[in-house]
Amino acid sequence: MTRPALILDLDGTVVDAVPDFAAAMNRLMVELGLRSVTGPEIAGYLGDGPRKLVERVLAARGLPMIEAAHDRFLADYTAHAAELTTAFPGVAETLDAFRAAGWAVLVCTKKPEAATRAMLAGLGLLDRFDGIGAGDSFAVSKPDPRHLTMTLAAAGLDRAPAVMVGDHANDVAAARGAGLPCIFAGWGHGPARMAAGADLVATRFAELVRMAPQALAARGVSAPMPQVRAGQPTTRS
Ligand SMILES: O=C(O)COP(=O)(O)O
Repeated sequence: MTRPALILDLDGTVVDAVPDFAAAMNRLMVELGLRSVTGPEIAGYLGDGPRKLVERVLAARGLPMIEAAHDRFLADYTAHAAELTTAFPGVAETLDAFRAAGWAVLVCTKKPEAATRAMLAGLGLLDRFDGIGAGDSFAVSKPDPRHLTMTLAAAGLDRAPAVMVGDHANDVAAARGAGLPCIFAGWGHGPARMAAGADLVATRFAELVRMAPQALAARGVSAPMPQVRAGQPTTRS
C-alpha cells in the first residue's frame, strides 16, 4: 500500500503560536501608537494568515490595512517565531509514533514558509516532518483544496491515502474539497462550530494515533495504528 499521510495544520493544531504573534503585534502597536492586543484577541483573528491578522487588528482599531505594517510585523515575527511558542502536549512523541509506523507527516499551513521553518526548527520539530506546504509555497492556500493536494504532491505522495487535521473551518473546507477525511483539533483556537463537516473531533493530540487510522478505515482504507512507546511521556510539550 502507498504510505499513508497525516497532514497537519500548524497554528492551533501542532503549536500554540499566540504568545509570539501577540508579542510581535504589540511591538508593532507600540510603533504605531495603537492600543495593545491580548492573546485571546489574536487567537480570535487566526486562521487566514498573517496579512489578515494584521488587517483585523488594524480594523479593530478603526484603521484600514497598512501594507508596510504587515511587512514589518511579518519580518519581526519570523525573527522571533520560536521564543514563546510551544508545541501542544504529546506532539513530539505522537509524530515519532506515526513515522515509526510508516506514515508520512506533513504540515499544511497559511503561515509563510520562512516563519514555518524557523518556528519548527526552534522547537526541535522540523526534522519530524516529511514535507511542508506553507502559505506562500503555492499560488493557492486553504480553504482551497489544492493547498492539500499540492502539499501531498510536493512530498511525492499524490496517490497516498491521507487524513487532514486542523482547528479551523478553512482546514475542514480544504479537506472536504480534496475528498480527504478531516479530524477537528478540539484543543486548538477554533470555536466548536468550526468542527461542522469534520469526520471526527479529537480533544488531545495523542488521540490522533487512534483516530487517523479510524478515519481512513471508515473510507475502506486500512493503515497501521501508530504505537506510542511505553515509558514515553504523553504530556511533554
Ligand atoms: O497564521 C494563520 O492565521 C493560520 O495558520 P495555520 O494555517 O497554521 O492555522
